[in-house]
Amino acid sequence: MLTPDWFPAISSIVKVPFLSARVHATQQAFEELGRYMLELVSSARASVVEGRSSASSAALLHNLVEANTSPEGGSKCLSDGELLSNIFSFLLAGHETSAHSLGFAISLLALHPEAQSKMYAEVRKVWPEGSGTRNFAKLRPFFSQPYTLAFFRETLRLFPAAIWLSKLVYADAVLPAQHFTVGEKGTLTPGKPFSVAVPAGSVVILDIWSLHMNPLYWGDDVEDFKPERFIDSDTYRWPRDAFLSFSAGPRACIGQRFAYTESVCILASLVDRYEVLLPENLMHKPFEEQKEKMLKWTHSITLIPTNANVRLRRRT
Ligand code: HEM
Repeated sequence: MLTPDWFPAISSIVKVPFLSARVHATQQAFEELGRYMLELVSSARASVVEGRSSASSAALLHNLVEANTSPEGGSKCLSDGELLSNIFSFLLAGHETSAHSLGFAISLLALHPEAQSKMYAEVRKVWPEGSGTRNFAKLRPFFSQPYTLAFFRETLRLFPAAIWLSKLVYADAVLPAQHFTVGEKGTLTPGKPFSVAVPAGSVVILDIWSLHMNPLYWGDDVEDFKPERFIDSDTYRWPRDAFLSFSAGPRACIGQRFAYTESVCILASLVDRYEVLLPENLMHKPFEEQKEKMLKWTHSITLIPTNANVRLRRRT
């Protein structure tokens, strides 16, 4: 919620219609989240003290708590504040983004059975014994699944979790820009380059979604779901600079590789065991209608799929 820093402190005294109630609800949610994080920490601390293995579903949390209780102490050790802010980042930055992106990916699996078949063929090749083997030594890393990774990247191109990012300009800069014209069929033609002066202290909004939907970089079929556009060949290299789902530069997403690994793993295990199908009521509808219903979204901090309802049929 965008209010000045001092607003929450005075909001219990000065009542502003609508805003005060929102600030109060946000504060309550924040406190509840704080309590939840402390609960997580105390149960992880207990398992660290008892020397229980970290190879569990909460390994990341366990490792953070271990770093907080390191016998070396001092600057080598995570302070309590650092521990909580790391958990906060992982929960918010890591959980919501990944969950929502996977929601879109699962809807896209149901909408594109031909892409789902390609993913299934790749999964069977990489995991001939099936993903349920639990023999992790036999599970190959995510980059050996180029199609599944491309499928996920294409999902993020069409539905970036952060549709825009704002950045404070640190030093005076001049940005290169370009005019373009739109032809009758919607085709873009690059026009004259020009430059824009951006003084230090300005706030710049990076419009990620527009970048991802720009035919100059992605071609005239920019609106189509086409994972192949993320697969390099001898004559084609996908445009890295036009894909900013994880931002770029020193403050880019630190969880990017983690997100790719977990998402490829989740999609591959899902498709390995189940066929992902459209809901019955959409089965015989025109594709445009299926697409419109399945890919409905709303926007809060991230882009949220609101109708990712699919049916799963166990593969035999
Ligand atoms: C599909 C999944 C994800 C997407 C689309 C995503 C996207 C992003 C983006 C766009 C930023 C830059 C925000 C900005 O510039 O203001 C960011 C930052 C960050 N992400 Fe992710 N993220 C994902 C998953 C994760 C995961 C799994 C983790 C942790 C395990 C994570 C941790 C972080 C952190 C800590 C930052 C802040 C980095 C900094 O400020 O230096 N993210 N993420």
